Order: sequence, then structure tokens, then C-alpha cells
Amino acid sequence: MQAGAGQVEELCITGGTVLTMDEAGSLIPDGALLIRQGRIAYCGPTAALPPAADSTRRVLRARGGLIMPGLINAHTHAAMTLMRGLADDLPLDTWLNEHIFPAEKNLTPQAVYWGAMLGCLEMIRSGITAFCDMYLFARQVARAADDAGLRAVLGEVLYDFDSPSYGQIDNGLALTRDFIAELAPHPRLSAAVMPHALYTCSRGLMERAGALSAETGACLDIHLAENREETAQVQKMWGARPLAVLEDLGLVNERLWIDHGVDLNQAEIERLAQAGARVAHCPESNMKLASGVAPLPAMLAAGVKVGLGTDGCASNNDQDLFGEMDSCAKLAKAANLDPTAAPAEAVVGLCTSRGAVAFGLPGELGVLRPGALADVIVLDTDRPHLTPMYNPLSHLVYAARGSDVVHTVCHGRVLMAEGVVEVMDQEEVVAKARQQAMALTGREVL
Ligand SMILES: CSC[C@H]1O[C@@H](n2cnc3c(O)ncnc32)[C@H](O)[C@@H]1O
Ligand SMILES: [Zn+2]
Repeated sequence: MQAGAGQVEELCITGGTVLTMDEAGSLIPDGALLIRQGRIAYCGPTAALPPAADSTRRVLRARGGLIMPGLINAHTHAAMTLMRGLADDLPLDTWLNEHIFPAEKNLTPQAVYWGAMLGCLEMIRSGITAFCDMYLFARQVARAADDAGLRAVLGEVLYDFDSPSYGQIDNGLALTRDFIAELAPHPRLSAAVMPHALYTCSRGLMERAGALSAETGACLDIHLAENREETAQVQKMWGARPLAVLEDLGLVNERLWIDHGVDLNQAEIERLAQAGARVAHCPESNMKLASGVAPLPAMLAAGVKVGLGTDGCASNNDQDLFGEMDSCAKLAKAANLDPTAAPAEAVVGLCTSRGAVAFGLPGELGVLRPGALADVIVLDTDRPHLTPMYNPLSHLVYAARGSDVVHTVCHGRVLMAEGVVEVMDQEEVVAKARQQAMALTGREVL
């Protein structure tokens, strides 16, 4: 990181309770962080903070709030902010085939860029510092994530019908290959191979996608086992359950990243754990599309690498992982008739330390300790709905909101301080996104 316009050599966050999310669950009262070159250099009591090396140190004050790892969003489509509230209260196939796919035929690079900027703005404001995104015109999502200063794994969606982005699938695979190479040197962004789903991709496409993932070492991210209807459709088209199809294709390995994973049986859960595959759990999207309840307690017990995802704004309808954590914990309890299912500590882990394992940066992300990547947020806990605070983990899941985040830092760069986003012009992003939404859907918005 260079000193210069808006950037500093050293960043300190002082005077808050540090929730480290390390294995011991350490809390540091009146703690501080010192950040240099995108990483944490010191994590300990404010009183023992090393003195400034030079005059370019910037200080963010936590004022008794909570200093914690930035949240990791394991599955989203950031540009789908443009379709927030466009088609609600519908089942997945009707929602997708009759509303979302037709709207996406009109997508342009500009629409995706401004939609993704709006998604990034929403994520910064609610404490998300890393996300995994599948969409069309993925280079525009990369441009937005880069402009926003966020960390991301990105991919161009691949399917067998013509894409408004790349046309025919040969171009989509070539684009993915180039995209992986282009992003490889980037400190915060990387690319993955992203076939949409088994009901939109042929065997030939899946084989080529798998070969590209094996050749490059990039993850293969796919919507899988989202509901029982999908399983029935895949059984009809492919002659086997979704995970068995991937097994037959040789794709069940540590690079596999499945989104939703609702209709999984115990044997499939154990296979995912044994293979080291990742699952993005998206409880709010699964509830809204009535897809069902993913077997979260069984996945956690089996040791599957699970992260928490918001999914896109057309099926959620926001990018707030605090709300998602609340839904995640309560849904698991209600569905299993067990109040101990998905306890607060485990659910915060899904967005931090455990989420980092799914994200592919175990121990580097989702934890505050010297040497870790400096993705950090601060919550103002001096608010009526967060008073009193016996246990920060409880508040994060059951009481806090994205709007309680006051400072957001990613890779050592301040993205938001005192509630003011510093990396983009918020009014411009909102206005441009509104214009693009109207152009995309042909509908007036309020
Ligand atoms: C997002 S790029 C690929 C494609 O996926 C569509 N999509 C968004 N959410 C879901 C979901 O929950 N299941 C299946 N497909 C989904 C999106 O609109 C894009 O067309
Ligand atoms: Zn999705």
C-alpha cells in the first residue's frame, strides 16, 4: 500500500472489544489493531499499541464498540441489486424462467457494473469485505469489486444457451480461462469456473468446465441441489441425483463449491466432507423461494466447509449477512425442533473463520491475529437495540443489523469510516443503478 491520496502507511483501530474469532474464542477488552501493507501487524490491548513508525498513521476509533473480522459472503450475484423486488413470492422455476432469465437477456456491461457497484456499496455498509459472485459480464463485476476495494472470487456464468455477455459457450469457456489468468496477480480478486446448474448445462459443457478447473486449479462453483424439484429434473435429464452426477464427472473434490445444497442426504453430506468440497448455505433465499431447509447441523457435524451466502437481491432481497445469520440460526432451530441447533458462535463462524475455509483462505481471513489479512469491521454497540451486551456473539446473530457497522476496512484500506463510504460516490451509484434498473426492465421505479 502506498502513502498518498486517501492511503496511509499505517492504520490503527483503537479502543474496542476485539472479537478475534481465533480457535480459543479470545476477546480483547479495550483492544486495538495495527495494520501495515494489508495485514495485521499487532492485535492486543490499546495500551500496548506500538508507537507510530512515521506521521502517516491513520486512526479509526472504535469508541467501545466491537472490532471483528469483515464478513464473508459465500454466494451472491451482486449486480442483481437491479432486480430487487422485481419478482417476489414465486417458486424457483417460475421466478427464474419467467422473470429473471427474460430480464437478463437485456443485460449490458453498464447495467452489470452499476448493479454490482450498488451491491458492493450495500456490502461495505453492512460489513461484508469478501464475496463470491457468479454473473454475466463478470469482468464488470471485477471492475466494481476493484473500484469498491473489496475481496472477491468471481466467475462468468456458463450455460448452454446464448449469453448476452459472450454469445456461444466456446467463448464463455475461453473468457473464463483468460479471466482466471488475468486476475491471478491481483491481491484481492480471483476467478473460478462457474457453470450455472445441472439443468442448464450439458454433459459436454460440464466436462469442459471440470477440465478447466483441474488445469488451472480454480474452483468450480455451481448451483446444486437447490430443491427437490431440481433433483427430480436432474434425475430425469442425467439419470442420477445431482451430487452423483458430479461424482460421475469426477468433480467432487476440494475445488467444488456448491451453492444452496438443500436437497442433500446423509451419504452425500459425508462425501462432501470427505472430498473437502465447499457449500454456500443461503437460508433466506431458500426460504423465500420455498426451496426447503438445508441440512446445516448435519453438514457442520460432518465437517463440511460451509459458508453463509445472501444470494442475489432478487431472491433475498438484501446483502445483509447480519439478517442472514439471524435467519440461519432460527431456521435451523425451527426445522430441527432443537433450540441448540446452529448456536450463535457457530453461525458467526460461518461468516468469519469457518467461512474463510470455504473461501479458500483459512487462517488468513475471518480471524484477527498478527499476520492475517486486514479485513476488519467495527460495530457501534452503544445503541438501544444492542444494550445491554452480555455476549457479543449473541448480539451479532440475534440483535445486530448491517447498519450498526461504522468502519469497514479491506486489505488494510479504509472503505467506510464513521458511516461514510470513502471509495465511491454513494449518490452517484444509487442514481446510476436506478437508471440502469429502469432501462433493464422497462419499468418505472419509485
Ligand atoms: C447468477 S449468474 C447465473 C444465473 O443464476 C441465476 N440465479 C440467481 N439466483 C439463482 C438461484 O437461486 N438458483 C438458480 N439460479 C439463480 C441468475 O439470475 C443468473 O441467470
Ligand atoms: Zn444464486
